[in-house]
Amino acid sequence: MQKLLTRVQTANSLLCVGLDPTGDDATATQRLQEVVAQAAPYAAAFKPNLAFFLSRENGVALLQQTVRSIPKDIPVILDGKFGDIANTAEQYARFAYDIVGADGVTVNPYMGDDTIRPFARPGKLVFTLAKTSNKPQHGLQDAAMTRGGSISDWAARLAKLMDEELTEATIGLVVGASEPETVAKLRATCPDQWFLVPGIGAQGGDLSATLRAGLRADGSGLLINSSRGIWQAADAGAAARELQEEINQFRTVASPAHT
Ligand SMILES: O=C(O)c1cc(=O)[nH]c(=O)n1[C@@H]1O[C@H](COP(=O)(O)O)[C@@H](O)[C@H]1O
Repeated sequence: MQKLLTRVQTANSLLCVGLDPTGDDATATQRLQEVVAQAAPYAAAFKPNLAFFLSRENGVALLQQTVRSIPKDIPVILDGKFGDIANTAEQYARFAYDIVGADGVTVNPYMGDDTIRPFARPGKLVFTLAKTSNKPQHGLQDAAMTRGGSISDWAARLAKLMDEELTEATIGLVVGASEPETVAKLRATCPDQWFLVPGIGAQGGDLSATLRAGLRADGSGLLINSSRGIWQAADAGAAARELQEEINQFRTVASPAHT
């Protein structure tokens, strides 16, 4: 967490650069190097998505190499949406932290707190899915439970409880940008927690509405992810810088110091 806070401050950024490498292995390897090198100055974090590496013959080696190439002061969130029970989750945690060298992970909390605990090592960042960015899930995640609101409300409350209990780690939420009103609702439930927000760019989420809904009063607390928007740009550095600057305009507006 300290690494993230320091990085957010020194880079003046809430941008999370997603690494979802497409193309053949040679193309992907080269593009990964370019994107990491060009986008790093503007990145608060990098988020490699495990699927895009596992789909390759030497995917784990490519993932390790990629993580090693990321400057040490920039946190790496391994997006595996891990979601198994305790002793199995422990194996995934070993993979993410000890084999890959990640600073954080994404977790699917469907199986409950058992799934989250093994990832909550001291200093690590654990982002649990609360409301995802894809549309077809809305039926499920919005479904009302017998008491206590929807499933995404439950996931948010679970993340909050876990964050309070597992104080050595940081438990945040994944909240897609596709529904700014849900971002606002979950921010009300979890006023202090970090939200990892995918869904802008290629998925069409509204950046400004999301920032207005989700930024904390201190102008922070969100990591805005873009994967294809940066990967597919002719100039990954320029795309990252533009997004960082666009985000920061809202941080200035939202910051109490400037109101
Ligand atoms: O956990 C995630 O990162 C995630 C959650 C979610 O609700 N929606 C979502 O798109 N993601 C991931 O965020 C990235 C989005 O990529 P782009 O749409 O290309 O920016 C992909 O790696 C997705 O797997």
